[in-house]
Amino acid sequence: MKIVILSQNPKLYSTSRLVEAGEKKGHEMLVVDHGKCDLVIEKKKPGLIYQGQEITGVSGVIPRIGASITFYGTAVVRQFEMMKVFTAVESQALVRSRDKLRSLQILSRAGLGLPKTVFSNYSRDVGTIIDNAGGAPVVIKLLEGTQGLGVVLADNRNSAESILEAFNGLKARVIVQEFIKEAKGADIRAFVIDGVVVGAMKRQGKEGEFRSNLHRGGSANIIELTDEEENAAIKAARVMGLGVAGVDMLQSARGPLILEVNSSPGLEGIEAATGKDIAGLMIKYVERHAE
Ligand SMILES: Nc1ncnc2c1ncn2[C@@H]1O[C@H](COP(=O)(O)OP(=O)(O)OP(=O)(O)O)[C@@H](O)[C@H]1O
Ligand SMILES: [Mg+2]
Ligand SMILES: [Mg+2]
Repeated sequence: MKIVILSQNPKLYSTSRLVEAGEKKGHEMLVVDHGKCDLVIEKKKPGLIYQGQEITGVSGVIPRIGASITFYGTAVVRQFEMMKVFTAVESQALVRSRDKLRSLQILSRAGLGLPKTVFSNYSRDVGTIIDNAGGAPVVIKLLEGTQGLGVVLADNRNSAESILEAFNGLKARVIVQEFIKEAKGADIRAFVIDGVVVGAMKRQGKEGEFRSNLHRGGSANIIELTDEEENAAIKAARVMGLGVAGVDMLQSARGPLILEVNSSPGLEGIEAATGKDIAGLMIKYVERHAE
């Protein structure tokens, strides 16, 4: 079948692995830069033009949409949906997953464990916000942050107040979160496909670092999840409506706490840590659902 990978860079590890895994199974793999697609909308005839050519005959789409191009990327995914093409990530779920506040609300309603989190539109009263998050130490996160940048640990009330005031001065939107000390600078990434955890790794921050991001010098190892962790990851992906998801959790004294659910989880770290062909499993997922 013809499978489209929506990606802005064919050289990225995840993109090239998906192409490789699809070709190995005999599929025609096409990398399409969603940023360079034109959408043609007319009565009952949705179309998509890429590099001067109309794209037709596609059975499945695997979106790999970067955070900076969510709006247009989602429109392209939606266009494929209009063309009745199966997509590994639905446009609605993609939009939902990119809104941290909305995601936390959905996860909380589903009864999943979360670090206590405060989001405020009126953030000048910094003391109240810190109190509502349970008091220092707290983790303060820039809403637009990624790869661990814009995530700060405030050990005490004074530093929490000055950090919040500094972010306010920059008109940056932040969330304030209870600091989970027992996580000891580590988190868990569970890779979920079609309601099954296909691989999991534990990421450990470098010495003296509470952030476990690999981009911040952390290291990753394969891990066996407890039943509780596995169930939490599966449920988180389900309530977010994601067929493919990277669920990030902290291990705490009160069980797993979900940090976030990624809709375009990277393949490099998880394939290296687990030694598994996750790209191949994603292709199988598309095969099962596409015509
Ligand atoms: N409330 C918390 N308590 C303890 N550690 C935390 C907490 N929140 C985050 N961390 C640590 O900091 C790391 C980075 O935080 P987070 O994943 O929220 O931000 P990010 O990676 O920048 O954002 P994104 O994953 O959306 O790109 C986490 O992987 C985790 O190790
Ligand atoms: Mg993260
Ligand atoms: Mg993330």
